[in-house]
Amino acid sequence: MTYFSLRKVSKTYESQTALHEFSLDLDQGQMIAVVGESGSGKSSLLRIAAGLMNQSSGEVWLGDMQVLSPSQKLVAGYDEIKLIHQDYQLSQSTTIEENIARPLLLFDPEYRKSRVEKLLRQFGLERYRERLPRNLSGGQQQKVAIAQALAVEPEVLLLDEPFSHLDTIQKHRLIFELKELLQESGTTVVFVTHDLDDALKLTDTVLILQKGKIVQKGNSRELCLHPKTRYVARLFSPINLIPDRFDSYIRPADVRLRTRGELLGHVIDQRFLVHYNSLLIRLKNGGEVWEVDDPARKYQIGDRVYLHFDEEQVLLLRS
Ligand SMILES: Nc1ncnc2c1ncn2[C@@H]1O[C@H](COP(=O)(O)OP(=O)(O)OP(=O)(O)O)[C@@H](O)[C@H]1O
Repeated sequence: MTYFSLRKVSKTYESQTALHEFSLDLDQGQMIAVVGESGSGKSSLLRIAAGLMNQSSGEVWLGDMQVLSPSQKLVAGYDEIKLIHQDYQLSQSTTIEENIARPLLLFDPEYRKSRVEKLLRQFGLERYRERLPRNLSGGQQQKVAIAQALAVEPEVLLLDEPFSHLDTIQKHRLIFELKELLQESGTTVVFVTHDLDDALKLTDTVLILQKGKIVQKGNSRELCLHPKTRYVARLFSPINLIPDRFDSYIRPADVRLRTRGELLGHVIDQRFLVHYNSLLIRLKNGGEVWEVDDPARKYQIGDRVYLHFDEEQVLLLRS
């Protein structure tokens, strides 16, 4: 049963359309990632979903409660719906423990204490409880911000690229820990990011946003095998334009390298990666540069190679 829904939500800034009739239905406890490049409307979407920004049209619902926009409500926002940004706003003059307890000041002190203890434990922050935020790493501070948002046990958590300040290892660890915690608490989550890899670490349900419109929705397999646009295809790997053919592309892993053939090129660069070497090959006719995987690590800069591919691997992408 649909629990959190956005119904034909649009947002226009002056003459610029940031979101166009965006609709989304989530079940309770469901997690979805919205992937889009910079300017595709992700932040506008989350601010409207949290009741923190006026939409131009459309509605947001949580169960049978309509989420009102700031122009319809005296105090904008809801305890049930929490938004976390990359710029965490922790109070720098109070301890980690006090920061997490801040949203609970009006709650029963016994409950407050037990809730804060639980969050400190769940996020592995117990030994930092007396420290000030500036004495923690970026990843630890982001954990505190998330723990603070979860203190009031929101029904819906909206994550706006909250991990982008962290290094890759820290980020993936935090996403993994958070996923477990959120699954356990049955929180409904919308995670917006420009990074498909981050998105897939949290959930396999992904929605692709381009210029304020949903261009595709699916799991990683569907999106990878049947991308609808060049942008969706490029989220998984580079794509190479096939010369003299219209809108036809091939992925680096789907190209085979031989010493004979028709499509000739020269290796101009080589990179060592975990499972293969990644080559840059300049095609002889037209000068197009292809990125190609070399799993046998056989080719060197300067080598002449012929490129082959199967017709069924060719992606036809018009936009
Ligand atoms: N206050 C504003 N006034 C005018 N235009 C705005 C305003 N806020 C956002 N926009 C425009 O609306 C579009 C969507 O912006 P939004 O911030 O929602 O995208 P985003 O996907 O979150 O981008 P980023 O990943 O760079 O934060 C962009 O083209 C942006 O320039």
